[in-house]
Amino acid sequence: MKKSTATVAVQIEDLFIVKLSIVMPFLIPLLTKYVKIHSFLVDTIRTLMPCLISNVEDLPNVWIMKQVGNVVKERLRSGTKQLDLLQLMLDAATDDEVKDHDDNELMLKHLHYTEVLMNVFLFMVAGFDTTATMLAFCTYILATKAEVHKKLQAEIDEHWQDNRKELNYDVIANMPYMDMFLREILRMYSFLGRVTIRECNETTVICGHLIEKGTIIMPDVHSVHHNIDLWGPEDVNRFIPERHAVKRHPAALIAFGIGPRNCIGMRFALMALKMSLTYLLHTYNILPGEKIYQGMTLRETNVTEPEAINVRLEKRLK
Ligand code: HEM
Repeated sequence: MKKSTATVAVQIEDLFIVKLSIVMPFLIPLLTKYVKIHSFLVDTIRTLMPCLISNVEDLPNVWIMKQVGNVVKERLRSGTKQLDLLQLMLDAATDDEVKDHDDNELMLKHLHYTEVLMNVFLFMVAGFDTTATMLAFCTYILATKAEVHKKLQAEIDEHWQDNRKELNYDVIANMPYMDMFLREILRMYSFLGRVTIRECNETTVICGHLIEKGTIIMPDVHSVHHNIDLWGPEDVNRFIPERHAVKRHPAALIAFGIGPRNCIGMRFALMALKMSLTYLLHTYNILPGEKIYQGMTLRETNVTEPEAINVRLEKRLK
């Protein structure tokens, strides 16, 4: 019988082995060894007998990793030095075995090339889906809530007028309604609720619950963002940007995580979103497209995202 060579699109976090490592983190070193050996065997078989395993290439994550590898290789081959994060990591990288050091200086010098690769990959995965999904929710709200659309556009127009198209960082960072609008999007649609994970380093009791040292904990971000005590008195299920004008608990909005290991790309993401929305709303009105409400069916991938946001762009008359 002929074997099918149909492509498969597998999400890494859907793999049984990944789920297992989340519930039993002590198995991670063992599972990592298993994955390495498995990948080595698959790679070898694919090289020797490509007809047997032709679909491995098509896993999206494998494909992206390869592209990342090529970028890093090309940078190393060309020998050119650029002023960016990749260069900083490559300057600190080595081919040596990675060892644990007490000495911070030595540790800095010991970033392995594979770690550089994984970091570039992480930045791509963490940065792209998240910002794109948030922009999708923004356009949904703008298309369906005329009042919000009007207020945001008015603020953008005012800044555009004053600054004669020189929309630099300082101008964009000084739009209070834009800030409240984006915060409300982050509150309403907790689209990245499963990544703020911590290990409890001291046995403690919280609200009567005993949490043992070593327990893995993950906040229920959606519930925090919809808690009436934190976000009332207005209905927490309604989109009201103005609620952010009131000072809230510092941990009431945790869309970018919390503490020293919160999202490293937060400022970059907010700036990219503000820039995109400013240019978009300066040039177009965003109107609801056909079946816009049906498209809001949410699905879980790396993020919680809508199936599709159908909007119409209408060129503004100036
Ligand atoms: C709206 C967009 C984004 C949201 C909502 C978001 C959210 C998050 C969250 C919740 C975490 C976990 C933080 C924690 O555990 O406390 C995180 C981590 C991270 N994010 Fe973002 N992120 C966004 C955009 C970006 C962008 C644009 C980049 C890179 C350019 C980025 C890079 C990262 C990285 C590298 C981490 C891991 C940080 C660490 O482990 O120290 N993110 N992000």
